[in-house]
Amino acid sequence: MLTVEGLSSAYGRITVLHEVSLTVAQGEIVALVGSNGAGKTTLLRTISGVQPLTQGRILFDGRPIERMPAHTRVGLGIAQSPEGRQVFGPLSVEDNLRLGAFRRQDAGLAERLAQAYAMFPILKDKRAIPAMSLSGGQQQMLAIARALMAAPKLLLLDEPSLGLAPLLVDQILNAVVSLRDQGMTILLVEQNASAALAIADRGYVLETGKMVHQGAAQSLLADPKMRAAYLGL
Ligand SMILES: Nc1ncnc2c1ncn2[C@@H]1O[C@H](COP(=O)(O)OP(=O)(O)OP(=O)(O)O)[C@@H](O)[C@H]1O
Repeated sequence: MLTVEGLSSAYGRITVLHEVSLTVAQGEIVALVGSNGAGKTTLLRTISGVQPLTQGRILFDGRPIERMPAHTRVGLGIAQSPEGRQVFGPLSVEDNLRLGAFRRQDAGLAERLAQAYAMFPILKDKRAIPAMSLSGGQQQMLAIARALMAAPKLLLLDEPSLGLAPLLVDQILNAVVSLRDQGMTILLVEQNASAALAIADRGYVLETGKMVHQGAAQSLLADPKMRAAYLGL
């Protein structure tokens, strides 16, 4: 579904991604892990189109998208749930969800709202209150549900476990697994490498802007070098 080939990206004159390549097949959870500042968020932002690339190609369903504006990519089926949740605080939970629907204000909207509430029932209970009144975990649920309102084919998730208590991390990651089980394709960025690889099909490790490891999630989890360097085991 997604092929990133030899992609480089820079902030001004500082290149932070150096010819990285990655693929995501339909129906997979692919985890992108690596330490703080490795370039994970930049790679997601380059795929969704809010950060330009300086080199390389991005193919989505076989077609080059790297020169398309971000909104065109959303229309094709790529939605991102950003790091730090970034919900619209003063707006109600339901208005946040409606905004996620982007240009798809169609007959399917009510159905997608119902699906979002079925996935995270707490959001239905709190649908009329301002998003800023939600707890961190609930805001994370809202950010994911908002991305899903665009009815994407590929969901880009940036650090969904950031700042959450372990129980909530499990709840969020279980929701990611059930999305995959329903057919969604997911590229998951996480600093919590063990948790991400535990639910992923395949994984990539980014280190100071370069892809240094890749493979089946289970083999990465079992690799002694990975365990020492990234998994804290
Ligand atoms: N807007 C920006 N302007 C300049 N440099 C930036 C900007 N955003 C990120 N960087 C730098 O680019 C590099 C990669 O950052 P990025 O946020 O992509 O890493 P990350 O792996 O997602 O880390 P984190 O887990 O901290 O988000 C870092 O050195 C960071 O300081």
